[in-house]
Amino acid sequence: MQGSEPSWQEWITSNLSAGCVPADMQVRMIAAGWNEADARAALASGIAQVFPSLTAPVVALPVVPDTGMIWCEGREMKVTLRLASPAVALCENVLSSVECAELLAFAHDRGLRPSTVVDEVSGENLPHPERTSSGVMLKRAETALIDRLEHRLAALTNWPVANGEGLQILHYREGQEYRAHFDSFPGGAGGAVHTARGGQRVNTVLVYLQSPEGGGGTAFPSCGIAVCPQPGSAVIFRNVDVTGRRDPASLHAGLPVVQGEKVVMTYWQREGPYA
Ligand SMILES: O=C(O)CCC(=O)C(=O)O
Ligand SMILES: [Fe+2]
Repeated sequence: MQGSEPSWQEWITSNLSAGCVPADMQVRMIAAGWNEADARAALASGIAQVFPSLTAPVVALPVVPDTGMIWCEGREMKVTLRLASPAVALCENVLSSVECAELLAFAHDRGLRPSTVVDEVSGENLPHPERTSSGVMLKRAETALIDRLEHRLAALTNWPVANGEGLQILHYREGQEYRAHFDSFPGGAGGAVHTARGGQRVNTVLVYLQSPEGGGGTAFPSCGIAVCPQPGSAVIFRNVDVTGRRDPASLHAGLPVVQGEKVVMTYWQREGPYA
């Protein structure tokens, strides 16, 4: 009952914002006449309001909670970090060093072209100073290895393999970068060209194939974190919020490579089958 009184709601949100401990607040509320269940419920809704990131869903991974280890397509992988907002998971040992080397050789043989970005207005794929890397776009299941990796990344993210775009391999030399951007498509006509097939790009999986000697992290400016590239490791993130719209917290950047070369494989997953 008391929870509907604006003064209590304000007391809860202002104390939570000031860093008070919910358990201590509950004791105070009970002393003031609240019953325990109502106090808990009012505190939970206050927490959801003050710290929305705590209640945001974390990228779905078929993982036993708290173990940090997952078995995925016969490989033992290690989950080393999960963030709620943006929804990010870091995973080690997604690819073996032999698989990374095979992909590097494959990309080299296929030849690299300047990377493009989606023009927000026309929807065209165009080279852009914001994205200075070179890349190779692979067809789905182009080789047996690529087919196996698509199935592995789909299993890791609990997302249908049919919803995946072809893998892309990106190569950055010193000074090259991919400035802060969203992987989800913009609204309007520019985005509609792309979402007509498969819908929005909801998840991104980045697997590092080669790490530079300096720089080249993947940064998420909304939370001030940068992932350091480690060959065979992946960073997985969600590009949309619970309503399916672009999540502003999913803004990210491939930071400039300071020394050496960086190679990353990008796997984008759509909302629906990408047929
Ligand atoms: O290179 C990176 O770390 C980021 C790549 C990226 O954001 C992308 O390919 O969409
Ligand atoms: Fe991206």
